[in-house]
Amino acid sequence: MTHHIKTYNQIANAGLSLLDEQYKVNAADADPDAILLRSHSLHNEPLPSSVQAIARAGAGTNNIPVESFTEQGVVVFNTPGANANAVKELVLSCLIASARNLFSAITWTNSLKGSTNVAQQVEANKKAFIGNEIRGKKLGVIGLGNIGSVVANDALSLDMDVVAYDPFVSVDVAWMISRNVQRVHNLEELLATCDYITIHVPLSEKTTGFIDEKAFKAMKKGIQFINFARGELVDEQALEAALKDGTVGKYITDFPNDRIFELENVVAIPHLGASTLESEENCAVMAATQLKNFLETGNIRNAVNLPNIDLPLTSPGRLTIMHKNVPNMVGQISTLLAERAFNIADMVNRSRGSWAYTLIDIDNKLTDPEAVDILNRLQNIEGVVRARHIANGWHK
Ligand SMILES: NC(=O)c1ccc[n+]([C@@H]2O[C@H](COP(=O)([O-])OP(=O)(O)OC[C@H]3O[C@@H](n4cnc5c(N)ncnc54)[C@H](O)[C@@H]3O)[C@@H](O)[C@H]2O)c1
Ligand SMILES: O=C(O)[C@H](O)COP(=O)(O)O
Repeated sequence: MTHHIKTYNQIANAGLSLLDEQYKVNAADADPDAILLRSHSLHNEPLPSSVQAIARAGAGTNNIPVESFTEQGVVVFNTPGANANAVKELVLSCLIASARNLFSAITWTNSLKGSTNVAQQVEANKKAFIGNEIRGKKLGVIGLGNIGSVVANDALSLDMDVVAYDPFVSVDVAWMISRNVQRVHNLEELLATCDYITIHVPLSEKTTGFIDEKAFKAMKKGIQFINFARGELVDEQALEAALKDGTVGKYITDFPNDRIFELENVVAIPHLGASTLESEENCAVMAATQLKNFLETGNIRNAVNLPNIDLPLTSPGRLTIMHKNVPNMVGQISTLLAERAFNIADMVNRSRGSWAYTLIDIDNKLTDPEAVDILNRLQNIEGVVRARHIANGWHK
């Protein structure tokens, strides 16, 4: 069976090359089974009904309307942690570069091009760029996930005091965090005491404008704020006011736009957080592997809308059913299978929030018409948004 994949953005070859002879990538004449992308926005784009899965080679999925695609039976994957080191290294470099006024100092030095006595001018004017050391300064990390946690740990090894705020920190991350990272349970406590703040939370309806006027008002004067998460987490009007009144001494952002770019004391980086060869490869390999696993076996790892599920495919065939998490779903599905005299060899049902996913391995080798018939019946159950049949090509 050939799976058709549509890609957007530059996806590293290390990932694309995993899509072997069973796959066709960007075939013009075929409906895609899945989409592999980075930051391309799928909001306001029609989604072909053939698409069963979307893999985001990266962390943020705010470019994908996850809720409405879930209603259409689409599994959405991302690649947690695959680009965390790349972002961490850039955040730490910006922290130091900002403390030492490197951005403005280099801009000034470049302005000397074509003039004479450059060496003398440098020595005469360098006092304008005296900086600070970060040792002993306080860094606030908002969001202790894959990126925030490694930023926090490594900032400690640069002798900074580190405080962090994340009311939803995961158990896995909690194990990795140094006990010297001081956790605060109140964002204002972090805002009021830090010299530097870096934010690493996902953009969602809940976090849009998260750093608002009230948050800026709580900050220490002259704070340096680093945003490698998403521009929309910060209320632009409030930011503009905070830059003008000196609350924010410097705003370093990976997400410049027309308005922000014009403001004084903004350092604008062209969304380079994850742009290293290593990170692009990690993300592409992880995304392609997860997509392949899902298309070939129905198993799920690192979806943002469905639970992980891993059942080895050993029977002649498998039915995968994505459905609402409501009572008696498994009962209705197994009744349907019993009516067609299908024998269930194995079965897993898992839920996540209001959605659930059921894998049923059957002992029967289905003909194409039998498969179409059972899929139609399953999809007619209220609350089922997609059913698939996977024939096990390896089964003897
Ligand atoms: N600039 C880049 O190139 C780049 C690269 C990777 C990720 N990102 C952005 O950074 C974000 C974080 O990435 P990650 O890999 O660390 O994600 P992650 O999912 O591992 O971590 C996010 C953390 O934020 C926490 N969080 C959620 N809501 C919060 C809130 N209201 N207050 C405090 N904490 C909250 C979560 O509990 C979680 O621990 C991504 O969603 C993406 O938008 C940007
Ligand atoms: O969320 C992410 O992973 C980053 O913003 C990286 O985006 P990119 O893949 O477009 O570089």
